[in-house]
Amino acid sequence: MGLVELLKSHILCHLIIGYVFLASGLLVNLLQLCTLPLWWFNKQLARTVNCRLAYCISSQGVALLDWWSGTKCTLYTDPKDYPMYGKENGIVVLNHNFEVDFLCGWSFCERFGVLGSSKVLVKKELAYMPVIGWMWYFLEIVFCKRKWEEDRIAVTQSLKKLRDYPENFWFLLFCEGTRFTAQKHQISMEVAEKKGLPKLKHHLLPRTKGFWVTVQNLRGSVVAVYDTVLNFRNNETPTLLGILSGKKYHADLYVRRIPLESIPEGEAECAAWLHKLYQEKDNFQEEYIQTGRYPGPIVNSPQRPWPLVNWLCWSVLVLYPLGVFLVSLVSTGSTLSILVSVAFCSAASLVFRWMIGQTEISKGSGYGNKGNNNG
Ligand SMILES: CCCCC/C=C\C/C=C\CCCCCCCC(=O)SCCNC(=O)CCNC(=O)[C@H](O)C(C)(C)COP(=O)(O)OP(=O)(O)OC[C@H]1O[C@@H](n2cnc3c(N)ncnc32)[C@H](O)[C@@H]1OP(=O)(O)O
Ligand SMILES: CCCCCCCCCCCCCCCCCC(=O)OC[C@@H](O)COP(=O)(O)O
Repeated sequence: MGLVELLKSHILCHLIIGYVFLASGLLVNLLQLCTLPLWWFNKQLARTVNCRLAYCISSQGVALLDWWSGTKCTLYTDPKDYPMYGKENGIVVLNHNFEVDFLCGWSFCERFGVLGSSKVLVKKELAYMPVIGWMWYFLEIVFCKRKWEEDRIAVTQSLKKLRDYPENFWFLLFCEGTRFTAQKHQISMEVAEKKGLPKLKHHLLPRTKGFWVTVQNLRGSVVAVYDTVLNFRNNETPTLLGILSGKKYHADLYVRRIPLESIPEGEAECAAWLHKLYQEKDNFQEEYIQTGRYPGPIVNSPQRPWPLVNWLCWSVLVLYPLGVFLVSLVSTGSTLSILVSVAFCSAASLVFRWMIGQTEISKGSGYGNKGNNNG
């Protein structure tokens, strides 16, 4: 292991990265709170400002993936569709198999200039997470409880608000509703069998209601569905801790653009369409496993330097006062203030570790497990 690799895997580096993320993130959350009065006077301006502020947070994740760990993301898509990416609103349907799929998603959003504005149908539990969850509140992210009786009205209302959104956005849907595990796969295939649907080898059975309600409510403002399949080379299953330790991975993403007008309007027809889409996704996945490629050519989608610039700027801004504070603490601080500071840093480290834990499949919810559909 070289010196740089050793440094990247050192806990001190992780603590510094965690401190920059939490301190800058909470500062951005505070700035977002300050935009509240603006919503009354100029809602569209408030939304634009919040997109820029959110970029300051989520692009740190991209910097971590692209620049710190050096992970490469290769895009397979039709070159004819490529110019449309980022220039129109799209619904992204992505397979939910990896702990860092959201980071790869963010990385592609960044390349196409829609990182600050991008949306997702996300479980309500994540709304309470400091920094990211609080940021999402100001981005008008759509939260769901994964209980259709309760979600139907709330999700519809949130989606309707996005119709006049001033920035182009991608709306991410993990239609499986939870991360892939062998047990959840077995159970969802039992459901597929009962419903007379063909089995899927690599995906959980998709939940169709969220997709249908999203398509119906965003018709007119969203132009296309982007069917996307993500995989990592060499059968790797990357983790956020691995990326934090500087481990380099190689992601391959397949994107297929499907015009929204080709999707049926009725609920049953739309559900059948989604089930067919997942069978096709399963075939693309199988092709990737067999050949190491997706259909179609590789298109160059270059990284931009802005996540790194943003990260460096925030690092200087929050590390300088920390340095000054530590020097004064050591030179003049009492034992009590040193102890209080150590306790505070330990608590912040635990919060950061807890946030990382949210990405870990082993700590995932019981949703989709037998007898615990909404667990
Ligand atoms: C590459 C480009 C990327 C771009 C990225 C863009 C943006 C990035 C932005 C942010 C990144 C951050 C990412 C954060 C990730 C976090 C994401 C999540 O939180 S995923 C969880 C939340 N999302 C979803 O659940 C979406 C899918 N779910 C639905 O659509 C659901 O229908 C619902 C609307 C949530 C309602 O939930 P409910 O449980 O009530 O579902 P259903 O009503 O559908 O369930 C009953 C239905 O399902 C059948 N059933 C029962 N058991 C199963 C099973 N195990 N598997 C499948 N189906 C099952 C049951 O028979 C019922 O069927 P029917 O509908 O026919 O009656
Ligand atoms: C330098 C910058 C550092 C950035 C590091 C960021 C550290 C903390 C990041 C935490 C961000 C978490 C936000 C996304 C969480 C993704 C978790 C997820 O994918 O949710 C799972 C749900 O789909 C379903 O849940 P389960 O039913 O599977 O349970």
